Amino acid sequence: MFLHPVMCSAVHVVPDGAISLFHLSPSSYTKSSSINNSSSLNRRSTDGDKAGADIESLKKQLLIVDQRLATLTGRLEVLKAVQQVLPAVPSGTEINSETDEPDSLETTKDVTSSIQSVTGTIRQKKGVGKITSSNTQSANESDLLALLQLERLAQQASRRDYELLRKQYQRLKEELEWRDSGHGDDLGDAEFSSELISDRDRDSDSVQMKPCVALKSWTWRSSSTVRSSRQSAATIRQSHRGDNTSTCSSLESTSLASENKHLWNEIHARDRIIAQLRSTIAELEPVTENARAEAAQRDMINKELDRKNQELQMVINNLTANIEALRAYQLTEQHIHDKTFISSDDNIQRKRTYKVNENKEFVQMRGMITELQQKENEYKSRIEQLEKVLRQSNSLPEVPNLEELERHVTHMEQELEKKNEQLVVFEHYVATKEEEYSILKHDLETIQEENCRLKSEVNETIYRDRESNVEKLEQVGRELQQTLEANKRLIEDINRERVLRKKYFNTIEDLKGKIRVYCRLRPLTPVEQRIQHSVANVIDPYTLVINTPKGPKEFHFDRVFLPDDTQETVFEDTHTLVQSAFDGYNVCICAYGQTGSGKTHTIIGDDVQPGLATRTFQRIFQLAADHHAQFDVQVSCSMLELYNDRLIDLLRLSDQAEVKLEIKKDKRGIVWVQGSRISPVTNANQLSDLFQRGLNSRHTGSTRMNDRSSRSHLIVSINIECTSRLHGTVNHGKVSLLDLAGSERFAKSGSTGDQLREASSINKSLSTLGDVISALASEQPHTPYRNSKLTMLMQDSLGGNAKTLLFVTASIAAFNLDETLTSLTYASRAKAVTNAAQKNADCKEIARLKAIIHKLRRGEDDVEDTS
Ligand SMILES: Nc1ncnc2c1ncn2[C@@H]1O[C@H](COP(=O)(O)OP(=O)(O)OP(=O)(O)O)[C@@H](O)[C@H]1O
Repeated sequence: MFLHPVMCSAVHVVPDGAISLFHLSPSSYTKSSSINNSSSLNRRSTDGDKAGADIESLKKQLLIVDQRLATLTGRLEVLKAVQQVLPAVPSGTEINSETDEPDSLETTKDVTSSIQSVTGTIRQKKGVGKITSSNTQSANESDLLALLQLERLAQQASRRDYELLRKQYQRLKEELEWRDSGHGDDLGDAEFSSELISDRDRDSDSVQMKPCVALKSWTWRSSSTVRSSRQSAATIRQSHRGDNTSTCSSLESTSLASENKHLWNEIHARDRIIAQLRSTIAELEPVTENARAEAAQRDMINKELDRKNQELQMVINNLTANIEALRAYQLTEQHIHDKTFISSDDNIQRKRTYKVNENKEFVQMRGMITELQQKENEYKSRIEQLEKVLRQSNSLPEVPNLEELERHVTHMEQELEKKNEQLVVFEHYVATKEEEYSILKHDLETIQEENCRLKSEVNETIYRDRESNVEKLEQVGRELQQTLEANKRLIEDINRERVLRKKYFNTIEDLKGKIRVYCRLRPLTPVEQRIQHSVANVIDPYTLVINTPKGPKEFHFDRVFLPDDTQETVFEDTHTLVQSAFDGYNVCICAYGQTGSGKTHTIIGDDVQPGLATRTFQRIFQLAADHHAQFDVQVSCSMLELYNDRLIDLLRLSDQAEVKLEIKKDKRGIVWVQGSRISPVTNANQLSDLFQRGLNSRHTGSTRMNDRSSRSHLIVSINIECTSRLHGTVNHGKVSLLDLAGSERFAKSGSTGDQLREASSINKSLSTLGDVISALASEQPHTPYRNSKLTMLMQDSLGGNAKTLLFVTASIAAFNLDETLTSLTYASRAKAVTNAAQKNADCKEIARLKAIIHKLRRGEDDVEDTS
């Protein structure tokens, strides 16, 4: 009976119960091992395959051992049955199965004698093995005993074999479990063998013994048993030579020996096979590695092919989408074309764009086809290379992955075929697209022709329309120009009217006796320009807006002079008042404001830019000259200074004794200073010189706010007496020019000592002036003129018998915002003040009598009328 073909051995049970183990020939075993090994190597392509192969091998060995064990168990059963029918071994002749094997004839005899009596029983009960088969009536008892002894020996050997096999079985089972649990994968064959050999040397019965060694050990035991059996048999044969009945037992013994020899040979053959397998494995390892690397490379190629395939698929998708878009566009165009023949530049542009896009797409498609062909060539060459490698691999002995490689190549070829098919489809698609392109091109040409025709029509229409439109436009332009000019004239008229209205309003206000208030803004100094900004915004000649942190604040004046307005400009609005003085009115021109804001500049000026005073002087004498035929004009001048609340006559001669100056007011309300020197002048230069002399005596000083600060109030009075040559009437006019000292903040002006005292006096007098203005503006019953000499001096100018022009000067620098706001607020309030100016005129008789009185006062004798 043969077991599985891959088994290296088979168990043959002879019909009479004897067991014979034999082996396949080494060559056949090698072949089957080679096949098995080949499959094993294939499995080893992965790391787990090795362990799997080992487990398989162990399982097979286990199966063999199992079967052998079963056989031996059966054999043991037979022997047990024999033993049962055998007589009991006498005491003292017990045999130690391990050490004292009864292989001597004496021992055999002892045993034989004790069992002699039961021989017949054995014959009757059962024929066991070849002992009974060869039994003859002529065999003597000694032969029988020898035979029984041999049977016992065989039994003992079988027991030992059984034990060994049981242990081997147990060990193999553990080994299998151990490997199933995933251990021992790393255990090398060489290590394994050496361990087995050392185990054999240590203890052949150890449960740790490995299969091969166990088998060898078992074989060795068997062989030693066989040897001892053989020796026993030889001894028996020698002792019973010539005895025919011993022949049979000798033959049996020989059979066991030959069986053991077979086993021994089988072990050697297995060892050789194992060695061969190991060397084969060692040879095939690099081939396996190569095959693995090749497989990895092919995997990469496969991935690359997949990626390319995806790219191709995307390209195909894009192209399909483009075709759909083109078709849709074509349909839309057709629809538009059918519906209307209105063409425009947009259509042409769209077509051109489409054409350009289409050309681009075809260029892209061609590029992709070329790319694909290149890829195909690359893949072909790559496949050739791989086939070459494959052929080389095929030439190697026992390449385990050959079939796989071939399968892979086949797969690759199939892929290539698929790609080729795709390429053919794609080429077909491109051909279709080219056809569509030619159709669309034709359509485009048709549309372009249509478009050209429509365009020329449109151009003609446009040209015709343009002609008429140009005429219309010219007409509209002319009308627009006329409208603009009319508008401009209207604006000019409005401005003129507004100025006139203001002028008339001022005149009315003058007639009413209102104080005229002018505002003059000082330009920023170079230093201020660097670090300051302007807070003033002049809306029109009458409106000033000051930007404060709380918001813009608006002020209205009779006139606002800008920082760059010249002295001439300022005087233009003033000279009419000079005329009023000729008409017999008291005129007061006063400058009020913060220190350094331009009061002195406005009233006095300098040689280059003379102020109002000098210009007034010139104007008086010009008017006198102009009216010389009608009027005899007498001009005199007084010049006072109010310094530290003390009046000083600036025209007093140096050799003249200082007299007490007292402020007086006549019954007409005209203020005059008793004791002051009144100097007659006959021309403008004489007056200017006198004025200049008086200025030289004025108190000035340098402060932080002004290099040449006026530390006093200046009052210049020019008396004009006009006597009509025709009627003898006399007009007494007076022009008062007041350059007030500026209000100042001590911290800013940096005044100390005398200057501090001066500033304190100045501020106090200006404060009383403010009180007077407030009282007058609010029309209070009492006006506090007598609170200071300044207000007493200005009594006929503010709310009195005078035409007053108040200049409020202000700085536009943000630094002076507070002072500017204060000055402007006071000036605005002053606007509400009304004067009651009356003409100072006497009739001819009164004038004659006054002249006589005047002469008498001077001590003249001739008091008769000379006029
Ligand atoms: N409108 C202006 N254009 C050009 N320069 C001006 C103008 N106003 C004032 N100034 C210059 O500013 C400086 C100070 O002016 P001014 O002396 O007239 O101030 P003030 O008000 O009289 O000062 P104070 O009260 O201290 O006498 C002068 O140098 C003057 O020339």
